[in-house]
Amino acid sequence: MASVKPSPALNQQDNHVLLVNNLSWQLAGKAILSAVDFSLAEGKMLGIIGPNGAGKSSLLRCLYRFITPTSGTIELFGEQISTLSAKMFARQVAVVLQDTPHHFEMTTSQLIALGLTPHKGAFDFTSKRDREEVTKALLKVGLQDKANQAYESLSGGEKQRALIARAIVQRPKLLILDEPTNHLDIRYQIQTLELLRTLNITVITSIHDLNLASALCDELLLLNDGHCVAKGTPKTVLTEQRIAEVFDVCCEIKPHPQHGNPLISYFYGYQTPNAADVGGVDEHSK
Ligand SMILES: Nc1ncnc2c1ncn2[C@@H]1O[C@H](COP(=O)(O)OP(=O)(O)OP(=O)(O)O)[C@@H](O)[C@H]1O
Repeated sequence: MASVKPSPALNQQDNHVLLVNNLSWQLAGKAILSAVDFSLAEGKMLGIIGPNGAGKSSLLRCLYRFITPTSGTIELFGEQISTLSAKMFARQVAVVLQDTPHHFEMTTSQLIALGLTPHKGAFDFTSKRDREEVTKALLKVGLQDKANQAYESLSGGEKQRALIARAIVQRPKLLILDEPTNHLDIRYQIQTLELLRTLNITVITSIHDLNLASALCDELLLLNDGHCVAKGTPKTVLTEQRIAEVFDVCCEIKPHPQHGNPLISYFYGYQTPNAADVGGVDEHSK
């Protein structure tokens, strides 16, 4: 797959939060990520897209230091992330994952308050300001009624929103999310991504829904088989040909009537629009 020239927006070096250079990760001799390069400017929201197994989660795991890349560098505000202490890293980077450890004994508020930990000393008590931060975060994610409910008893979507609230109180400079819309109904998918945009935090998130990514991400990075196939604005990255090549799906792309970014309509049974026009689809059998 030929690589596409990155857009100037993603290439700018001046006010970047994150600079990833030639990042590769191999596992038992197999390349999972190969020479991934990108930078991310302050305040932008970058969507990592690509088919199953493309390497999206692996890339994010390198960024939040869960795995150590085989080669390449990751800079956060000009510093190699490998040189930062755990506390310094946690003050700057918050992570929201799909699978979280069980928190049987905690209420929703208590779980959210965990986000305050990187900013506190070992013997600090919970202050009035801390409680206000938690209340504000609960309101932001629409969980004010669930503050005292056991976290484990929340629905999948509510848990996801509680984890985002925990990240909000952490006051990170960079927020990394792995499939944050997975358990959410369409209203909360849109609301969650819109919320992330209002936080004034630089965000990097993996996301499967290309139309949601197109509507709500400033920039996209398309991975396939561990390689970066394209990066830039949704208009640059999302083309019919590229979606056919990478996802093996035929589609038609038009500007979205509201925001003008690509709106993708998929064709079923691998029918191209032309094939359907010339009789590829039997109208009476629908
Ligand atoms: N710890 C591991 N051990 C073995 N293989 C791994 C490991 N981590 C990742 N892989 C492999 O690396 C490839 C990329 O996986 P990754 O989870 O990063 O993809 P993804 O794009 O996030 O996929 P999905 O969309 O299905 O979540 C897959 O083939 C996966 O099986």
